[in-house]
Amino acid sequence: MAEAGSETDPQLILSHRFPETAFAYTERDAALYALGIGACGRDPLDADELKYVYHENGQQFIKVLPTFAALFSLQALPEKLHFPGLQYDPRLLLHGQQYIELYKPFPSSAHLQHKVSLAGLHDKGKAAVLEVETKSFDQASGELLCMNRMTVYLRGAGGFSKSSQPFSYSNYPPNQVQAVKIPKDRPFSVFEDCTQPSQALLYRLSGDYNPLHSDPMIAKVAGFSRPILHGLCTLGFAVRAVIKCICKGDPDMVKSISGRFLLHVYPGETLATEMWVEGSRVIYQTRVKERNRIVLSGSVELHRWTSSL
Ligand SMILES: CCCCCCC[C@@H](O)CC(=O)SCCNC(=O)CCNC(=O)[C@H](O)C(C)(C)COP(=O)(O)OP(=O)(O)OC[C@H]1O[C@@H](n2cnc3c(N)ncnc32)[C@H](O)[C@@H]1OP(=O)(O)O
Repeated sequence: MAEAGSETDPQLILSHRFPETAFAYTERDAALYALGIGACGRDPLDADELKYVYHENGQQFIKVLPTFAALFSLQALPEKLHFPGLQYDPRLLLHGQQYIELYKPFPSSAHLQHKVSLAGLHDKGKAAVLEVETKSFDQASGELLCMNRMTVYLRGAGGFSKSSQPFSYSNYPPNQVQAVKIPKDRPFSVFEDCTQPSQALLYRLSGDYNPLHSDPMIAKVAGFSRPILHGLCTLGFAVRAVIKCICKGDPDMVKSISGRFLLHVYPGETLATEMWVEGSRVIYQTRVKERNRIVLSGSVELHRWTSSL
């Protein structure tokens, strides 16, 4: 039997070129996504959040949450992440990190064009780490709406090189960022939200059908006692907390988002997001209350200075 990672060929992987893909979304997709990340879950009349799912007070369009952008990094890829030169077991794949830059607030419906490239490949010995960059353009205007950097952690797929140097095209942000440094002082704000036992089953309808989140047998093979929550769903809960507590409910204040998934979440667990404000940057970490474990940490850059807080 071949050793793990021994058939992996970094040069072949990095020479892979993705076709451009077209994608359209409607208000229904944006509203379904908002429900999938818990919007209005505590209170269906929540004035801060109703706008994500319903045209309030004669408002013409619903508001699209900034983390909706993260869905584009999956839409732009084929269902199975497969490249010539890459050997891995898809059941052992975990989402490692997500970085999103937003250039404009999203319209409530749009036709998009996605351009995808491989931004980096790292050999971590026990795992391979792959960074995939997606730029999403509005088809009508040609404007760049957002950029995603998705990091996938491929357990068992490392050990293909002798060097610890990353294989990558560019060092432009935030190539394999380290976990953010959490301030020692008390958080400015803490927001608690319960995920529902059915949270992953609802969230998957936004387009991530990975059976790790729905199939008990696949979850067991992957090393979990039951299906786990999508990393991007947890990120959605955390950024929603930042918008609520720091941005006074205004999603258009969000300029960029980074998050590193530190531990899995089981649907039904309570997420407590702790936030610290440093100028225009919000540092956050999300804890699963029942297990008292940090599952996600990162930062959110805001457009407006927040010194008035
Ligand atoms: C079409 C296909 C696209 C698919 C996209 C996504 C599909 C989704 O459906 C999948 C999901 O949503 S999975 C759910 C969300 N993710 C998770 O739950 C993972 C949580 N994190 C973990 O379990 C561990 O941190 C774990 C396991 C990630 C790492 O833990 P360890 O193995 O203990 O790692 P450690 O020894 O601490 O570090 C080894 C090296 O790896 C780097 N690293 C650690 N955590 C990382 C992370 N989260 N992201 C990226 N890199 C990470 C470390 O820096 C270290 O590198 P170095 O040795 O160079 O310092």
